[in-house]
Amino acid sequence: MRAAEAALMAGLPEGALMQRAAAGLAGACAGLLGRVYGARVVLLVGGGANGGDALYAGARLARRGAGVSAVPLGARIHQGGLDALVRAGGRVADDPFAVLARADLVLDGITGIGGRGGLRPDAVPVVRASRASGAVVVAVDLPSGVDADTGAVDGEAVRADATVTFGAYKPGLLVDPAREYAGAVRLVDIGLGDLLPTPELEALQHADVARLLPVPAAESDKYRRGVVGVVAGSARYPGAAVLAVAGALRGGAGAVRYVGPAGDAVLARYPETLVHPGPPGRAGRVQAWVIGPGLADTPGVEDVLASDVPVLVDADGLRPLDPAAVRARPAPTVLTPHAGEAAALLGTAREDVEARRLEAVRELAGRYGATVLLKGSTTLVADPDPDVPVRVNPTGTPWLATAGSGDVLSGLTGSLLAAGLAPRDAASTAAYLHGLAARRAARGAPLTAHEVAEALPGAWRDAAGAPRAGLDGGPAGTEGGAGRRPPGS
Ligand SMILES: NC(=O)C1=CN([C@@H]2O[C@H](COP(=O)(O)OP(=O)(O)OC[C@H]3O[C@@H](n4cnc5c(N)ncnc54)[C@H](O)[C@@H]3O)[C@@H](O)[C@H]2O)[C@@H](O)CC1
Ligand SMILES: [K+]
Repeated sequence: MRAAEAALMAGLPEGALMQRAAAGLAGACAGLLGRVYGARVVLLVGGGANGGDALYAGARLARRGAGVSAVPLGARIHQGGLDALVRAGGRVADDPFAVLARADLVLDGITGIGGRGGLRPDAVPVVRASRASGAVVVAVDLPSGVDADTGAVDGEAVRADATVTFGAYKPGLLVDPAREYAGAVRLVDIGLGDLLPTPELEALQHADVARLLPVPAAESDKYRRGVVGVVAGSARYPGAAVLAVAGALRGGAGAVRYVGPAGDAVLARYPETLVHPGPPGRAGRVQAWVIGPGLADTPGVEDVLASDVPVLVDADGLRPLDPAAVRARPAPTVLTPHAGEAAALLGTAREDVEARRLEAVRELAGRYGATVLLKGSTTLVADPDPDVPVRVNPTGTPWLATAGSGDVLSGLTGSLLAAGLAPRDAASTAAYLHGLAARRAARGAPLTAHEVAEALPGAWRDAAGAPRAGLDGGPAGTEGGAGRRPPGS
């Protein structure tokens, strides 16, 4: 951000960028207020440019008739911004707590990307009073107190209803725990365009997913579409096998081969599955393996890792996992741990992983030379190459924290791998569809893993932009037969 801003500012009059930021910010506040004239606005102003943004935005709101008071929290605050505020009729608050108690909107301009080490003690009571007032809290660029680069939160931070961010999303706005503090995030374009470097994080959107989803070509048969092998379930956990197969059947592979002791349970629910008692090495050819959900102590991990096709390892399969064995594989490996499993692999505590999700997922990917999908409140997908951006899933929902939903995700991801998607695309596309399916199925109420699986085709159609009139079920050849191929497949 700093490099891009410096490059852009070199060709612009002094202060122009801050004015762009302030204009976008004031516009967003006006939208949230509905009526600016007569509204009571309080600015929390730190010592840097973040406070400057708040002051200039406050000046714009004051010119439109809002009553604007500034609460200075730095030893020195942005002089130009303060002058502008005063010229527009705003003022410095005599009693911060009195103005906060009556505020309609509080602008948090304490710190932005320059903030270090959480909120300082003098800011804490003011931030608490903002929250207690019932005013709409709008964070400038980032909620103060969160770490812009990692999403970590040390101690207290501003809990915003909305965040207006400038130029580009920062990791702290996308990765939990910080993401939760940001509320609804709005991006204001300040003209950085091509000056922005390769991002650290990226989030797929509907259009990206539509491009990545496998579409069978006219000449496809089930083998060309890919066969996914699922090694899951045990006498103790037959349900995990059924759920992993449920996900795999909706992921675009042409066939699902189930290998393990839960074949009867699988067939009872999904007669279209090919079942084999195992071991995996004898079960026949597949284009990708999924191993782990509900496996308990059933062996098979070494067998599957020895294969020359992509392998996804989840749940119980992750327990005995040796980094050297994974690194030595000739084909890609995808690991899908939740925070507890990731902590066990890293030899650290679960809370450490939850507090530093971005670091943890990168470290695991590096250590195993694998694509790692770290499940949780914000699912992250890291590539083994550290220069490739980590993907953050934008469709997650807390309703997904339900037993068995991870098994569905494993099957779905494996199926996309078998259909030919590159590991990072398969994992992030699966997470996207899985989250979307859960949202569609939940509609505000608890849901089961099976309902997530059953909602996957609807999520797929939604992301793919269906109904594609005249294509599905339309006259043969209307699609040109080639289908859309994912990049890199
Ligand atoms: N550079 C630019 O061209 C632009 C910057 N913009 C704004 O400028 C911000 C960055 O400005 P700065 O680099 O001045 O940094 P910030 O304003 O984010 O924070 C730095 C200031 O806060 C103090 N500080 C650091 N940690 C603190 C803490 N924990 N508690 C309290 N005070 C703390 C520092 O001593 C310094 O005074 C962005 O987040 C954005 O809001 C925008 O105006 C757009 C243009
Ligand atoms: K802020």
